[in-house]
Order: sequence, then structure tokens, then C-alpha cells
Amino acid sequence: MSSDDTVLRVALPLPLARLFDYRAPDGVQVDSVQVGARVRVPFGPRELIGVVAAVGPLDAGARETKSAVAILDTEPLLHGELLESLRWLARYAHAPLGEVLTTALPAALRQGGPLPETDEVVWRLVEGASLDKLKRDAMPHRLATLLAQRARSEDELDDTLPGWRTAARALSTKGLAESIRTTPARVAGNGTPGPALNDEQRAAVEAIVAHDGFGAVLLEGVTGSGKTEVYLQAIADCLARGKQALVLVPEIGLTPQTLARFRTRLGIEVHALHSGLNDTARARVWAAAARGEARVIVGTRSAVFTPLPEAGLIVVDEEHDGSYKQQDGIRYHARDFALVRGKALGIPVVLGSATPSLETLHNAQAGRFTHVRLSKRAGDAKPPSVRVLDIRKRALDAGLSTELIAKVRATVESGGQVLVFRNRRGYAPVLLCHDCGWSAACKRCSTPDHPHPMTVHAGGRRLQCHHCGARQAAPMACPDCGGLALQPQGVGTERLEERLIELFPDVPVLRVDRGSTRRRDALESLLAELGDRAGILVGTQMLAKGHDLPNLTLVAVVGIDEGLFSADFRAGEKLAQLLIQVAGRAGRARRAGEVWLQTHHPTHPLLQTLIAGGYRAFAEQELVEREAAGFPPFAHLALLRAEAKSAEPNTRFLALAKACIDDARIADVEVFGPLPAPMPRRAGFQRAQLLVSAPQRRALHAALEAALPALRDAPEGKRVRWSLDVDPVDLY
Ligand SMILES: Nc1ncnc2c1ncn2[C@@H]1O[C@H](COP(=O)(O)OP(=O)(O)OP(=O)(O)O)[C@@H](O)[C@H]1O
Ligand SMILES: [Zn+2]
Repeated sequence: MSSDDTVLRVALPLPLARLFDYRAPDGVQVDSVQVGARVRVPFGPRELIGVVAAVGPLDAGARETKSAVAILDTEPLLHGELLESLRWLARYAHAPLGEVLTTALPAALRQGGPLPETDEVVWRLVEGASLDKLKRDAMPHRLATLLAQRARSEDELDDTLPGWRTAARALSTKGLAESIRTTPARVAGNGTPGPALNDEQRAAVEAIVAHDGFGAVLLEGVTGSGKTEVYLQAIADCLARGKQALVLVPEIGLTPQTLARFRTRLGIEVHALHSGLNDTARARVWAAAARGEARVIVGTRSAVFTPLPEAGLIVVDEEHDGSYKQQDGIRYHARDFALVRGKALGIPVVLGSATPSLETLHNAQAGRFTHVRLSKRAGDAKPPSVRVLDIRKRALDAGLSTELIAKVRATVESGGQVLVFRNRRGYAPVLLCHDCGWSAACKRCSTPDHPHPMTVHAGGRRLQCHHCGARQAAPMACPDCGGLALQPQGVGTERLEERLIELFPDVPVLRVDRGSTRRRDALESLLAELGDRAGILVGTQMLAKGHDLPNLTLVAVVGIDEGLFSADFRAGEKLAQLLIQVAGRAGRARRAGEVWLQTHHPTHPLLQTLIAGGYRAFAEQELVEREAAGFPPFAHLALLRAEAKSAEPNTRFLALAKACIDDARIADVEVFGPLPAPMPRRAGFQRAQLLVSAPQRRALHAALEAALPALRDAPEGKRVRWSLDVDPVDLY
């Protein structure tokens, strides 16, 4: 094959399910171009960055083939396992490879930037430095003590010891410390040993490290049972074998507290990857991992795309967490993709949770995952006791019953901390006119049949739509009847906070939700400020995870009743997980914890089962029901969504899709719809959907495979925004 007849097949970031052929740039030997290298190519009037997916013979029927502008990588950026896994993902999501690669690469690399340098300035003590002359506990002494454990990069010092630079200068002048440029992670020191593991924890670590090759391990441990200690030991083992470890955590679980714990215990630089990093920093971590310099990477969802040339272990903490599912673009599930990668890499994957997803439990029961349990809390902590408070016919004060207020008072008076959990941000869920019954609805998200209420914020002065973000000032008078009887209905976290401050003026009341803690570390400093003092935290699910508050003894759950009656078949599972996780914040240290649950439905089966038998009993019952109803994990779903300014194009497109799937005549595939989405209008768009279900994945994929080519070309498809979600988590 002469190089004249050889072309580069390039994956471009376009919603087109094909590769694009280009000749090598002028002066470049086509044979020298490697699959996985980035390339800059002309596309219409613009230039795009793509990735070479294959090098192959020119298609005989091809018209003029343009030349690429430049090859950006001499070594392939994507190769080996990661490239193969991403190709798998493209097939599984029925998405163009170019879009999958765009999702997987850090923005700076996607835009064509060079693979960044990864050496950093690292501080260390000079040989034989004596700390005797330093004043104890002064900054230079504290810095020197840190450096005595191991050398540390400037980035890490910024995180751990604010204001360290002056101290470093002082140490350097005294000839005690020096800085060098090096690649960070190679400067391992000694970790600080953690608590001695209990028998269950030890068995769990052994079950993980026993895997020589791929194996999925479900680590089901009650809240506070020491799952993190198990991860840390397994990671230490992985490091000792000279391998890299990747740890995935939920979006709100990656706190500076977690990172500090990992760094101290492992005695090595831990690279964090999360949405708070800028593009350069992300690309640097990616590069450090690709070069094998980053040995431990802890990150949120998209960190699952980190290259791991020397992989040894992947951990997915809180594997049931909703934030692992990407909800737009390429709708991948980080836990599921972690399993795919683990298999391709031949390494163990640990899925940890106190409340495993039903998918994962089902896999464990079917024998596909090893199942290990931590059945009790670590150390001296006891499980919290749970009390259900029947509030039917009781007077409520900002949603709080008299008994509950008395209990909160008793708790703070005895020096304890209280968490009041309410999963609704804002002041009140609805603004209602008491004269005529008008209520404030979002103009962009409501239909005549489905008014979507706007949430009241700022003590009643502002209205906000939690779905499309629309905001406006609250009206002074009712727009319908002109009456002045507008009243916020129901209770959100803001209103609870306001009332609790009035009721308990002598203790700090802190509100924790997305409104109050936009910045990543804001929550951390709020909690640090509270310390061990008596006080009250009011919050949404942001408070349900990841935080160890030793002095928190009472968790009060108010207003979860909406969740008991949702139409979504996963609502029960989500509510059960949330309740167990929130309850798990209570009594994590020596003081015993209590959970009080206020409800109008004390006899609801979900609550009854959870209280009598815990998450286990709930999950078992729910699995039976899912099987009977033919829902996941006993069926596999794909959701085809369409949105348009009016309803008609959606229906046309989805009807066509249904016809295409029906025509394919794949056995056992069922199609439901077209139907309006559970939220039939959002931000001015009408929304409809088609649900495809099959008992076997293979049948589901065959049906999609058969229908998609026609849908991609159909004129009906050009009049709507449509997307396909394989394994949807939210059905709207
Ligand atoms: N073997 C042990 N002995 C004593 N204390 C332990 C032991 N293992 C863990 N702990 C302590 O128990 C607490 C809970 O541990 P850890 O955070 O690992 O639990 P977890 O299961 O990850 O918690 P959760 O998932 O509920 O957030 C921590 O303060 C930890 O230091
Ligand atoms: Zn809206």
C-alpha cells in the first residue's frame, strides 16, 4: 500500500456517527502517525481538533480527501486500554467516538494544548537538618515537622498549611530546608498508620487484595463502619506493589478533609480531580497519571477517564450515588465504566456503600461480585436509635412539631449538635394567594395541566425555578385577584433556619445547602467554625454524606413525605438511601446518636421496613417488586428523549423511532410511548420520551442499533433536540 492511498480516519467532536478521512499533513509520512494522536484538521470553514482512530486505505469511491493541518502528538495521547475502553463506551452509548473522546479528555487537551509539564516545586529538609532551635508550634516548626515526614509540593502545602511560604523562606535562610524541581509523586515518604483494623475490616481488605486480575468487590458497610480504612489499606497494598490507584467519590464527598486523610495515611501526594479545578490543573493531573507519576488519584465522576498505565486498583466510594451518572452529552455511568476498565486492566474494582444500589446488590446476589460486609460501626460507636414521630393532626411551627423542638432544646442544652434535615432548598416550595388560590408557577416550565411551582427564596422576596433557573421578584399583590394575601406555603431550609434562630438565639444555627455553600471549601470552614460546640445544622442532602461530626447526636428528619409517593420507580430506593445516609451522621463517635423522623405517614411500608429491618430488608423487598414489575435490574432500559418548542415534532420523531424499533422485530423488546416526560415542559421546551425495555442487554442494543441509522438521517430528527440515554437513572 503506497502512502498516497493511506489516510487518517479521524474521530471529530461532532454529533455524527462516523469517522472522517484526511491525508497526512504535507511533509508528514502517513506511516509515522500513530493511532490515538491528536490532529488538527480543516472542517468546512473552521478547523477542528480530532483524534486519529485508525490509519487505513483510502476509500476507492471517496471524492477529494483533504489534508490534515498538523499532527499534535508524536506519542499517542490515547492508547492501549483507555482507548479501547472508550471505543467500547461509544458502542455501548450508541454515540460517536469523537464525542466520547471529547467527554473523556480534559478541556485543555481537547482544545489542542500540549500535554503539560508535570514537574513541580517540592520542598524538603536538607540532610541532617536539626529542628531543635526552632520555636515549638511556631509556623517554621510546623512546616519543618511536615517536611520531616516527607518532601511536599507547593500545591500540597497550599492545601495543608496556609501561609507556609514565609515559614519556608525562614527555614531556607537558616539552611534547614530547600526547594527542588521534580516530579511529585516519586517522593513518597511514610504513611501514618491508622487504627488497627477489626476482623471484618481485615477480611474485607484480604478479599480485595486476594484478586490477581479483575474482580468486583461489593463492600457493604453500615455508616461509620470504617469503609474508608479498608480502602486505605487496599490502596497501601496497591502502592507497595508499585501500582496506581484510582478512587472515585461523589461530587459532594470530595472534601479537603477526605484528601488530607488520604495524604496523611498513605504518605504520598494524592492528586485530586474535581469540578473546582481549572483546565490547566486538570490537564496536569491527567498528564501526571498518564506518565505514571500520579500514584493515587481521587476524583469525581469524570476522573473515571484518567489514564492508568500502571493500574492496580479502582475504588468507587458510595457507589449508589446519583452524581456518578452524567446527565447530558455522553450519558455514562462512572461506576459502570469503572467496572469496564477494571476488567480491561485486569485489576480489582471495589464498590463501597452503606446503601448499595439495587443493580449492584443484584450483581452480588447473582455471584458476579464478591460481597463483603462490615456489619457494625468501627471503634466504640453504636448505631443510632430511630424514632418515628406521627405528626398527623399536630400543630407545626415552621414544619417542626412541639416534641421535636423540645428534643432539639434538650440536645443543645446538654452540649450536643443537631442536624435538621430537609431536602428542599429555599424559603418555601410554593407562593399561594389565600384569597383566590393562585400560586406562582414558572412560565417556562409549566403547561396548563402541569403547573411547575416556583420556589420562594430570600425570606419571601424572590421566586426561583429550580429546574430552569428563572428568577424574579415575588409579586406584592396577587396577579390574578389583586389581593394582598400572598403566603409562602410549606417549609424549605431557609425558613427552618430563620425559625430555629428565633427559637434558639444562644446557639449557632448553620444552614448548609447549595444556596449557602457555593464554594467548595465554604462548607468546610462553616463546620470548622462550629467545631465541637453545641449547635444546629440545617441542611439538604449536602449534609448527608462524607462528614464526620463527632459531636452530632441528634438527626431530625422533617418533610420527607413527598418522596414516599413519587411516580418514579427508583424514588423508593433513593429515599431509603438518603434516610439511611442522613441517619448515619448521628452518633459517630463516643456519644450515642438518635434519629427522629417526623411524618404524616408513620405506617408507610417503606418506613416500616426500613425501621424494622434496615436497608437490607428494604432492598430485598424492593428487588422482589422490581422483578415482578419487570424493572431494572431485571430489565434493561434506554430512554429516547426529544424536546422542541411545540409538542408535535416530538411526537412525530418518537413515533418514527417506535416504528423503526418495531420493524426490527427483536424478540422481547418492548417500547413504551411516545409519552410526555414526567416534567413535560422545561425552560420553554416541550419534552417527550420513548422508553425501550428488554430483559437482555443484547436485545436492547440490537433494537437501538437497528433503529438509530434511520433516525440520524430522518428529517423528523432535525426538528427536535433528541438524545439517547442507555441505562437512564432519572426518567425525566
Ligand atoms: N478499626 C478501627 N478502629 C477504630 N476506629 C476506626 C476503625 N476503623 C475506622 N475507624 C474510625 O471510625 C470512623 C468512621 O470510619 P470511616 O470514615 O472509614 O467509615 P465509613 O464507613 O467510610 O463511613 P461513612 O461511609 O459512613 O462515611 C472514622 O473516624 C475512623 O477513623
Ligand atoms: Zn422553570
